[in-house]
Amino acid sequence: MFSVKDLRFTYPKNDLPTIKGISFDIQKGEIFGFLGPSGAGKSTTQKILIKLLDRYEGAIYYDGKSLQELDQSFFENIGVSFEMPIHFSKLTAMENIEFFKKLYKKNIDVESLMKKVGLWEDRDKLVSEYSKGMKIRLNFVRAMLNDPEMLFLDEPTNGLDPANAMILKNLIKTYKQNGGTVFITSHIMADIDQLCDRVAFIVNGEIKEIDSPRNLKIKYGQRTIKVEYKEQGHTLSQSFPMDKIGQNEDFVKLIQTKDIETIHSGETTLEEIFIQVTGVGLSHES
Ligand SMILES: Nc1ncnc2c1ncn2[C@@H]1O[C@H](COP(=O)(O)OP(=O)(O)OP(=O)(O)O)[C@@H](O)[C@H]1O
Repeated sequence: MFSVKDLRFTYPKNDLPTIKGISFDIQKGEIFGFLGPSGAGKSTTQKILIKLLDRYEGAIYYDGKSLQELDQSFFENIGVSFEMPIHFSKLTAMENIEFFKKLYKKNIDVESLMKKVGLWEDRDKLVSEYSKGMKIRLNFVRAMLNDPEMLFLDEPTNGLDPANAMILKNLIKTYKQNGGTVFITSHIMADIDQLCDRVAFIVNGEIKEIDSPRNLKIKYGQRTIKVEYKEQGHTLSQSFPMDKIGQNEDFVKLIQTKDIETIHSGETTLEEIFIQVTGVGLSHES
């Protein structure tokens, strides 16, 4: 869907580049996560991909065509949801939707989506009366209005309660199952883990890793097996190397003779990988 080759970008007023030669592909039908610490260049890259910023160096192809040569029809094909929802607060949710719908040739079934995100009952309320979570959900509906073939989502679940975050994640998964492609940024690693087929880690304008969450967990995890067992009323644990585990006599003896409570492989989390790859802890802003 997207092919980005050696992308470089410097903001006009800056001396140093913000994006320093990054390359990646986004396959049609995949959910691609773009992760990195604050200021790494995620939003800048996203703005370039949605043609808000030009004057970049390198090459970007969308569906085989150079991004620079695409005309306004490109915007018919994409949906964008920025982190800070922008709506007309003196209009109702439905009036907002009617306004934005008119910008596109193609439209989705708004009633169905508004029901799915739990806003249908409140559709005639002024947006100024909406909670932060309601505005975020309305923002997602807006991004979907033109039935886009590709979605750009910036922190889509930030500020949502767990139930609404789950609804949104399920909608994103359904969108993918129906053939949609997603570029997503988030600081919530559990959401990224649940949603993304592949993730890229960007640090200081450079990509440090690109792979599936599963492969990254194998790469960065320890190849160990940890066994917890009960002995004389206490829980004890022992770790073994995963390689040739079946031939490890100590391991075999332990599981044959002890009262086993848990057995876990030494898998790491995406959060730990983020810290390891970027060298920066995750900030959990609101
Ligand atoms: N309009 C601008 N003019 C000059 N520099 C900018 C501009 N916008 C962003 N930058 C700089 O570019 C760098 C990357 O910013 P960007 O917003 O892409 O980071 P980010 O990874 O999206 O961060 P966050 O997670 O905080 O949203 C930062 O150093 C930022 O200060």
